[in-house]
Amino acid sequence: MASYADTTQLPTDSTQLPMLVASGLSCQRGKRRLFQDLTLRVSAGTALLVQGANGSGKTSLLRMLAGLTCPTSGQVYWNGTPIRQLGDEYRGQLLYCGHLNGLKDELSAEENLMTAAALSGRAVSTTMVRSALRDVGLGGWECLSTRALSQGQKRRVMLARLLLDPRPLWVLDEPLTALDADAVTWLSHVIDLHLQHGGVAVLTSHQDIALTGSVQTCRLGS
Ligand SMILES: Nc1ncnc2c1ncn2[C@@H]1O[C@H](COP(=O)(O)OP(=O)(O)OP(=O)(O)O)[C@@H](O)[C@H]1O
Repeated sequence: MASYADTTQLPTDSTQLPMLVASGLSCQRGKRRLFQDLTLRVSAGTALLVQGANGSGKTSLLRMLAGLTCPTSGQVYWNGTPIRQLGDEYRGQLLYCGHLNGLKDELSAEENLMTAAALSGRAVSTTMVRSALRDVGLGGWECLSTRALSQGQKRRVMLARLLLDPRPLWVLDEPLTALDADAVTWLSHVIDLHLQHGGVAVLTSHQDIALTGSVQTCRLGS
């Protein structure tokens, strides 16, 4: 049973119910109110592109949607249930990629991905990890210490997690940072496939990303 705060505007067709809902979200940072009474509804197969100038609150919003920060007011729902009620169950549905790549410099790309999978409780084989690294253009770089990779290559290693850890909700904060044109094309394709399989993606980017699926935008600071 859905428990949205405001059910009056939800679609009557249950197949159209949004998977991710933010209702009346506000964010106060010090004396600054970054956004207020923000309501979002994102259905399966849709990307939400959060836009805005530096400091407008995009990362703050993504962290709230990922359950990493509590909103000043308002609530986030996943399939009709408040995420704070879902707790670990929600975290298990979500793949969050932040500004930092979360890689250990002393480990290889392959070891980093195996470790990330183990920490998230996913059973992945070396073959799967190598295949993901090849897919992201890092064939031949699997065993090199991550310290020796370029910024774009490190970002690619982090994004290879998208191929190894299938979860319905992706929250990607500036995923295009440091990526070259080929990698941007690759990532657009991967996000499109995720949407085609009924997933939801929330992302920020100061660069253009061409998605062929359904895209909603949310502009902060205007
Ligand atoms: N913990 C905090 N305490 C005080 N201010 C904060 C805190 N976290 C963020 N801020 C401020 O909130 C504002 C929004 O930050 P946020 O990182 O959400 O912006 P952004 O839109 O993602 O910016 P950018 O495009 O530069 O990445 C900034 O001015 C930042 O300094």
